[in-house]
Amino acid sequence: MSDGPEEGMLSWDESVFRDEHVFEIDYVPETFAHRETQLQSLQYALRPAVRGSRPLNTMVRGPPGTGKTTAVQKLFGELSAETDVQTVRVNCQVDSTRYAVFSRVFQGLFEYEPPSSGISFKKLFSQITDRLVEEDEVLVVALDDVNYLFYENEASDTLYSLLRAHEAHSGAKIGVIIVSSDLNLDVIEELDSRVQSVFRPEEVYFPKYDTDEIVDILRGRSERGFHEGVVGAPELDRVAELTAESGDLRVGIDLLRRAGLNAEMRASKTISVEDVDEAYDKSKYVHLSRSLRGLSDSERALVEVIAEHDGEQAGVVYEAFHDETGLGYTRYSEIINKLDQLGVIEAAYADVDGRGRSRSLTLAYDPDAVLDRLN
Ligand SMILES: Nc1ncnc2c1ncn2[C@@H]1O[C@H](COP(=O)(O)OP(=O)(O)OP(=O)(O)O)[C@@H](O)[C@H]1O
Repeated sequence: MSDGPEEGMLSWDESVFRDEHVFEIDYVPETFAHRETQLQSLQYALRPAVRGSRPLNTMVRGPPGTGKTTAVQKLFGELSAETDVQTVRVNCQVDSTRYAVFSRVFQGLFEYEPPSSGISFKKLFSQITDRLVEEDEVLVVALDDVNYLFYENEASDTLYSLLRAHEAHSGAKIGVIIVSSDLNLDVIEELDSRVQSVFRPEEVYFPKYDTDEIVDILRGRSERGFHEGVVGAPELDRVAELTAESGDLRVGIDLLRRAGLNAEMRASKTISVEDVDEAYDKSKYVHLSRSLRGLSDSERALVEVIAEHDGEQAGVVYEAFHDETGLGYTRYSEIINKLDQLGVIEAAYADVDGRGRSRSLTLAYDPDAVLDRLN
């Protein structure tokens, strides 16, 4: 009799994973199927830049986790490797003011941060445009998750500066790709008229993947990430079925990783449907986790207060928020609107007996799940 592990069981030095990194959020996949038309439209818009002209501005829209960021990363990667076009992708969840966006652009171009002592916006802007003119470079800026600039009322100023750069400094060629996953946000409608008159973007839409496409994409991911035979067809189908509920591919990728960890916990060499179902209790919240991660301290404080007063009137919540943070009603309302637009809370008007209509605030998720992820 051998002392090794039982048939089908993992030994200490074995893993179901060939490469766990394949399931991490910043992983750029080698193969990017089912997005041919979207990639073609983006290439068409970018092509003038390769010839030294200003590219067409583009608006990319579609629900979360449908490959928008990945498409931009792929094309920017190709442009950097094969052409002189300068590309900078700004994550507006992190850089949500005009100044922060331009700091990021500066950093992308010069490969060092602008002086932290704080230079004026004007100075920052002219250093960028001077550089483009001197080096005769074309710049493409992707404002990823641009919806965050709208929540902070910074979208019009930011876009205006980018779009008018060639007027402020003749010869500066900048093209803009804006990416939004907030389908309730009418991007063009929400911009100031001065921006609307200069911003007529090409539109590229990224629809949700259907179940067959999800299976296909996740099979590719599994083959890279897991050893052979770890995930079978029924398990993959289950992952795809659960992913299709939201259509966010991130759910599926997170499910695969967690299901793999669950299998390892049982010391099993293969993932079972139960491993997948159990993983879903956590993976279904990937979107929530992502939304919460981008919030400031006062925004998080308000989410916490709402979780503790789930379903109560806006006035009651305000009192508790004010006691906690000392912040006033204006800031409170701004944050409520942002959380509502992000889909973290639902603000509904309800009749209060005898006192007319008032707003009640409810979390869009289980309060315990929210509190867990805040802490
Ligand atoms: N066609 C595809 N093939 C392989 N992987 C994909 C594909 N589409 C998306 N993914 C993967 O799904 C995840 C989410 O994709 P991505 O971040 O590009 O979505 P998104 O539309 O930009 O989402 P959001 O709007 O929430 O920012 C990434 O890990 C990405 O690698």
